[in-house]
Amino acid sequence: MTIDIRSLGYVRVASTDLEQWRTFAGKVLGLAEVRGPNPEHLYYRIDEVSHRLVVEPSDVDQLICAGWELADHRALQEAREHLQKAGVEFEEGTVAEIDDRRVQELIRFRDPFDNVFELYHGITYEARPLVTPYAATFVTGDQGMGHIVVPVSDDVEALRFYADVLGFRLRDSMSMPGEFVGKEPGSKVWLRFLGVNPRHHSLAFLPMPNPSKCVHIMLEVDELDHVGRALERVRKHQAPLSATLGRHMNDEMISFYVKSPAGFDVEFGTDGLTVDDSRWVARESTAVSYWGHDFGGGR
Ligand SMILES: Cc1ccc(O)c(O)c1CC[C@@H]1C(=O)CC[C@]2(C)C(=O)CC[C@@H]12
Ligand SMILES: [Fe+2]
Repeated sequence: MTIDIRSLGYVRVASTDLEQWRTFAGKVLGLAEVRGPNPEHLYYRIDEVSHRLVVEPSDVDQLICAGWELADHRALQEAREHLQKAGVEFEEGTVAEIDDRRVQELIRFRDPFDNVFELYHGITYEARPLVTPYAATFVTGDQGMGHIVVPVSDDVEALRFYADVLGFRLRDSMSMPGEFVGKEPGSKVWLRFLGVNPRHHSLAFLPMPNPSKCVHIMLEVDELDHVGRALERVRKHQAPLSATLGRHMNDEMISFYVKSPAGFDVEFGTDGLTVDDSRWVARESTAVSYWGHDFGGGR
């Protein structure tokens, strides 16, 4: 028995400057700003779900939490029992939190590294068809919102927690030299890529602390032209490019990375690999990318 997480559902971000996020999310990424329950928050739609990205005013710029979708009340009830048995403390969402997220029910807990996760079911979806500002279609559905990469301080404990406690399935591993993250020369640290649906990975972790509490989130569009157009908007708005266009080895995604106002990156890509659990075997990739992805920003 484990938790039956179906997909990455939403991401919430704290911001000291909502106008900066409005430009970044709307004009650079091309997400559709919509009205939501709280007039102080920014809400963004990328599909039929009422909102996937929420930006809250704050005195810090960082990730607040990632929301993971479960099938229904029974699945959430089983998750509560499972977390309790595993010794993971959780809290119930308040009425105000449930209203703001437009879900039926939610619980919140922290991983061993203080990353905040929510589990929910019953999110609302809209009748009105979505037209995003630059007419991009985002790849969601069974594959969820995209993926998130979180910072951890212990890659062994992280894999135990996400795979054995939360039920994520290991899809790929990649090692990095330990000195890259301040460990002794000659040692290895592991990046792990885990999935819960056909998307190659919905969650990955990097064993390196990050003040924005997130390494990146990834959003996928259905056509390469939308990635190219987004890259042009990055230049137009002089948003800081963190990595040039490239194709990843493990999920074969063509993407670039741009720094968000929260300090973490947004990976914007297309053509990601989908996997079938009855046939997939976990692998170890030997490079970040087949080509491109210069994390020097191409300068
Ligand atoms: C290696 C890889 C495969 C698939 C992905 O979707 C993906 O984001 C990555 C890159 C992960 C990672 C990162 O995001 C931050 C900067 C990192 C640590 C590097 O410098 C190499 C790998 C990079
Ligand atoms: Fe990624």
